[in-house]
Amino acid sequence: MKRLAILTSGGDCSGMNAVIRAAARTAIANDVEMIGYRKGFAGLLKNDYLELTSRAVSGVLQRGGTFLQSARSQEFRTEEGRRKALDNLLQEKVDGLIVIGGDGSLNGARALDLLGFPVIGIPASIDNDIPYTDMALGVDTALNNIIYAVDCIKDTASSHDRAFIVEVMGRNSGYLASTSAIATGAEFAIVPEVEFDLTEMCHQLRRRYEEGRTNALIIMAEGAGHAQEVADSIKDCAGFETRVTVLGHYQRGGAPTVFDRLLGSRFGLTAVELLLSGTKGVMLGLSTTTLTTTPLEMVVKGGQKKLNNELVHMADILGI
Ligand SMILES: Nc1ncnc2c1ncn2[C@@H]1O[C@H](COP(=O)(O)OP(=O)(O)O)[C@@H](O)[C@H]1O
Ligand SMILES: O=P(O)(O)OC[C@H]1O[C@](O)(COP(=O)(O)O)[C@@H](O)[C@@H]1O
Ligand SMILES: [Mg+2]
Repeated sequence: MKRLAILTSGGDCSGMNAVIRAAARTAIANDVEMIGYRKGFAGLLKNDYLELTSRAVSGVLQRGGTFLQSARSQEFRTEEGRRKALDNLLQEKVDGLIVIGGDGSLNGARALDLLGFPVIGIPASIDNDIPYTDMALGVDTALNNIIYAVDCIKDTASSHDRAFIVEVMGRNSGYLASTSAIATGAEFAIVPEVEFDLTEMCHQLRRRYEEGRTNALIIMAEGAGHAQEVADSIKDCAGFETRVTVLGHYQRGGAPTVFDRLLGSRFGLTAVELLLSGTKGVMLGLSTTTLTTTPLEMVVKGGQKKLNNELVHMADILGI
């Protein structure tokens, strides 16, 4: 192999730059050229790329987001688009591609794999909903961002008789909401995977209020409903004054944590070594402390990773 390529696709997350940097430097160490497509599959379709020299990837490790930028491409979802992408790769004499992204991007990687092109996928999504990896890239940084914000909110909550509803990301996934609820000592976590009873929650809040507890913290995943509606119901039935804070895209940015810098570097280095050794069509993953490979075919058929039972059990025991 003489020339490899890398791209970041779908929702960005912290740690993507660490992957790009480690992959480029591993390629260079093996006398292989590395190029980076801008804006994911959209850049691949436009043949928009830059040479990733050692210098081009210096100073990016500590930066959140992705310096190659990310995008969502409708054209790549079409068969014609994917053929064009393959033609561009072959025309530029690219021998292998690393795709960093969420569930959608890994489906895109699998589509190129089905066309016979050597691809390695790297799971990157703050939602931590990608199967066959304990942790996706960016999750740890997002969780740290959330607990920092929630700790600040708890300070002001404790100065008033208020219930705070903090909405965190997760269109279909309650991982961030349930994990951050445990880590911040919240009263409730509302997640898309588990049905919740608003009336029962209001009763419990009212009871706690009467017992002398003057504030409450509820963490809600964005996909589990409307935070303002929950706040209005609490105000009406539990009598608490309520405030809503939507953390939004703040959660996805910022300097990656040590965990994400190391995981990203390991993913980047290993992806290149795998391609150079002839492995293709797999997604890298993390199982406890060990890197694993799973065929992309299994990953895309695996569906959304389920919420960990231990996490749900712990939330129950701790009164969340
Ligand atoms: N089933 C699919 N087949 C081919 N390409 C796909 C498929 N699903 C997603 N993609 C490509 O991956 C891009 C990113 O996917 P998306 O779901 O938006 O983000 P994420 O990777 O963060 O989940 C899409 O814009 C599209 O170009
Ligand atoms: O960047 P956008 O389009 O606002 O996407 C927001 C979504 O992206 C995420 O941060 C990550 O989801 P994906 O990994 O599927 O991209 C979700 O939690 C959130 O709902
Ligand atoms: Mg997705």
